[in-house]
Amino acid sequence: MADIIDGKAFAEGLRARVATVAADFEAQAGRKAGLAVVLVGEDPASQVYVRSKGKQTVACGMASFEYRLPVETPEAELLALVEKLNCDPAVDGILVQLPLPSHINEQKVIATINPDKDVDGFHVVNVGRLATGLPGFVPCTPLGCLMLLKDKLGSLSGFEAVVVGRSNIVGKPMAQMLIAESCTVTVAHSRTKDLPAVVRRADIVVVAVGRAEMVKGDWLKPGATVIDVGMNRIPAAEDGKTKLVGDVDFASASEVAGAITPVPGGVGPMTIAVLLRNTIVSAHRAAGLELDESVL
Ligand SMILES: NC(=O)C1=CN([C@@H]2O[C@H](COP(=O)(O)OP(=O)(O)OC[C@H]3O[C@@H](n4cnc5c(N)ncnc54)[C@H](OP(=O)(O)O)[C@@H]3O)[C@@H](O)[C@H]2O)C=CC1
Ligand SMILES: Nc1nc(=O)c2c([nH]1)NC[C@@H]1CN(c3ccc(C(=O)N[C@@H](CCC(=O)O)C(=O)O)cc3)C=[N+]21
Ligand SMILES: [Mg+2]
Repeated sequence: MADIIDGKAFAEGLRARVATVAADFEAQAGRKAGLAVVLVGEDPASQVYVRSKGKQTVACGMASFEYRLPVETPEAELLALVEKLNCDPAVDGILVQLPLPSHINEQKVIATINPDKDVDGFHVVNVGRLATGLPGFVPCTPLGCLMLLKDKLGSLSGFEAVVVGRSNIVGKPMAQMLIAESCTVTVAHSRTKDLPAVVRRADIVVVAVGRAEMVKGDWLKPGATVIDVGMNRIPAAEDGKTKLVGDVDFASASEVAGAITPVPGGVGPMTIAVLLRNTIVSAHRAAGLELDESVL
């Protein structure tokens, strides 16, 4: 039976370290670090995440600015809000919750965020910084995955890593980070031939596809470390209820893997904790204060 990687506990620890640094920041800067979260529309899952982000931001001793805009908000109005937040000295981080309604161009919105406040790490400038090894903001979900991997395995140098999924927010930045850690990286996707055979090569498997319980135990090399990014709501056994499952079939995978993240309680809580980490890092840069990032 695999070790269960407790992302929820790791995230709690990270948030406690962020809170210590945030209190120190407030004492030095004379203001709280601030995170602005913008939600357009009323998607129930997004509302839950945004509420949870706001609560955790305040619990870490930072200021939370929440903007809830109606689904029919014109693109120009959203861009104007982002420009206002870019200029607001109380705001160190800006997150525009994705996906956006279809009449709004997501790339245009992301391009409007000041890269130095882009705590999601989605702006092309930060994507380029990650790809070239320059300091910047890196996307929260893959950084959370990397923290869990390094906590479990120590140095990742020389490991065979397979990332399943090539999205801009998870798969591609995850691959970049694993390259930077000197893994041998393969990126698989929907056109990959014989995916089980590709996954079976991996010492480290990160799965971000959005397909409930797709990766089975017999796809894994025995002892592999498995990071399940997926979040899929499926009907539960009982009538009418739903449950949250990952992209990995936990029951079979946990019999073969060496270590595995559960869903919920794995990567999800790390995403928000890393967002708060990125925000306190941004605040120090904005205020010209030194921060030893290794304390986070
Ligand atoms: N825990 C967290 O904090 C977060 C969780 N998530 C979850 O992670 C999952 C992935 O999210 P995201 O990256 O945004 O998803 P996207 O839909 O943007 O990308 C999915 C990727 O998976 C690939 N894919 C789809 N089907 C298959 C298949 N059958 N075999 C192999 N590859 C496949 C796609 O390939 P192709 O490019 O060829 O189409 C694509 O590259 C979702 O469940 C999402 O809810 C996402 C963000 C944060
Ligand atoms: N600009 C932007 N940045 C994001 O980082 C972003 C986004 N848009 N849009 C949506 C996705 C998804 N996402 C999650 C955050 C927390 C959990 C999380 O806390 N999950 C918990 C509980 C989930 C539950 O019970 O519903 C868990 O997995 O244990 C999951 C997913 C951030 N995203
Ligand atoms: Mg997506």
